[in-house]
Amino acid sequence: MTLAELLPSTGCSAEPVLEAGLWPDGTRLDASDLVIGGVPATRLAARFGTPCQVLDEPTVRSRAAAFVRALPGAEVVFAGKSLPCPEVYRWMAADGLSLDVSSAGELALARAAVFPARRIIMHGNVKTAEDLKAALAYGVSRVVVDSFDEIAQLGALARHGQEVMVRVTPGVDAHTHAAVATGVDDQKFGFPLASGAALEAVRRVAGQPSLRLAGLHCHIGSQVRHVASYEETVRRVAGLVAACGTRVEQLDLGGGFCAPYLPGEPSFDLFGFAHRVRGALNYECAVRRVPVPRLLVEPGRSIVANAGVTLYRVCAVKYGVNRTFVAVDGGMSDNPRPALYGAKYTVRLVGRGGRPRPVTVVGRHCEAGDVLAEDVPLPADVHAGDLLAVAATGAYHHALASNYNQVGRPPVIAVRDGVARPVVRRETEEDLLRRYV
Ligand SMILES: Cc1ncc(COP(=O)(O)O)c(C=O)c1O
Ligand SMILES: N[C@@H](CCCC[NH3+])C(=O)O
Repeated sequence: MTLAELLPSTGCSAEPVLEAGLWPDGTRLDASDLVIGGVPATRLAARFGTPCQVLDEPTVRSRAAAFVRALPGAEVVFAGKSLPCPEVYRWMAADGLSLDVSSAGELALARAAVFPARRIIMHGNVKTAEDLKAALAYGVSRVVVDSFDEIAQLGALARHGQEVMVRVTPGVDAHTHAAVATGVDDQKFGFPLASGAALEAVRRVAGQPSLRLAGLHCHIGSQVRHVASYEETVRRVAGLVAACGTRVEQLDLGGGFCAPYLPGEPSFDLFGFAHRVRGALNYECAVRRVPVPRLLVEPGRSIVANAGVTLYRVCAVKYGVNRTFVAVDGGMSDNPRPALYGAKYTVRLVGRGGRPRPVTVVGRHCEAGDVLAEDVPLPADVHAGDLLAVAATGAYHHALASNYNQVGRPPVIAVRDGVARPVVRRETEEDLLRRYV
């Protein structure tokens, strides 16, 4: 296989250039290293060990600022589940974003960050009594209700005037992986628009004296590429805005804005979204003669994914019948996304170029499916001791990590202006043992 055949499909370059848009802003190659946030990857690996999740603070904050700039007057809500970490929540609070949480646990991190309650939204298709009590105790500004049972339960627990949003399932196919497609009918999230359940939910909220309807909420899925999916959502939900019989002050379109993982994949068209979705909302409201609700968005992945890089140490290279396996010191415990969604990644060997050949990067866990990246080109002489860098690992990596095989979860190291500091420390054997009796 020639290099020209290899490059478009596999996502790694043999040239000493970085794939555009995938790595944190300002990441550069020097003769023998990959420099992230001004800190060489070899130095990060030596100081903090591997695997190690590196997070470039300026990239996170500039992506957050881009949402705020693109959508003046809108409320930009960081999806806390994408990177649950008090320090990241503090950056969001300081930069004027709101925060969504989907459990008492995520709320505990928000509390640790002293995130202002008036800018916190709680959602989730299941909220236990503990989740709801924690939300009420902290005084979160809005709860997104997701079932008739929850409306009744929250109504009984809440003090007078707790604001809620009703999560609507608009029946929109966002053309994403089925596991993260949440706008289509007949799945567990929200109240379907088509069946009339969403309007009934609005009525039930009105029937609870302790609740007040603040608005409507939708979230059509994650890794959504097309602005048209959001336009279609607005068109469908506008009918409900008009039918509510009360002013709908807020319309939350959720998150889902895509991030690039492989060379050539586009970033989300944020300005197209701002223009076209606002246009659709204004038009649909004008036609129905209802006031235009304030827009909310809940980006997660699009803010943090490309700010993250995971560093792994190569532990062994093995030759199968048809494939070369490069085995590293992490795996599905720090990145289950390939196993869950068939996710693909861009991988680089740090500090050395060379004639590439396709390899399969595998993890250390007791599953044949523990594959981090299939058929990626790495220099043919890749060997134990080498350092690998995987791009676009800032979203849903720390969040989804487990300690399968009792492997401690990696740290998250924030970098900026040449300075590195842990914002999540590595999980130790003491941490692991603490839970056992
Ligand atoms: C309700 C809600 N809002 C926001 C998000 C964030 O999505 P993403 O990280 O794809 O932007 C999610 C996750 O898909 C979600 O479930
Ligand atoms: N966990 C998914 C995203 C889920 C979005 C949350 N509703 C991923 O890693 O892509």
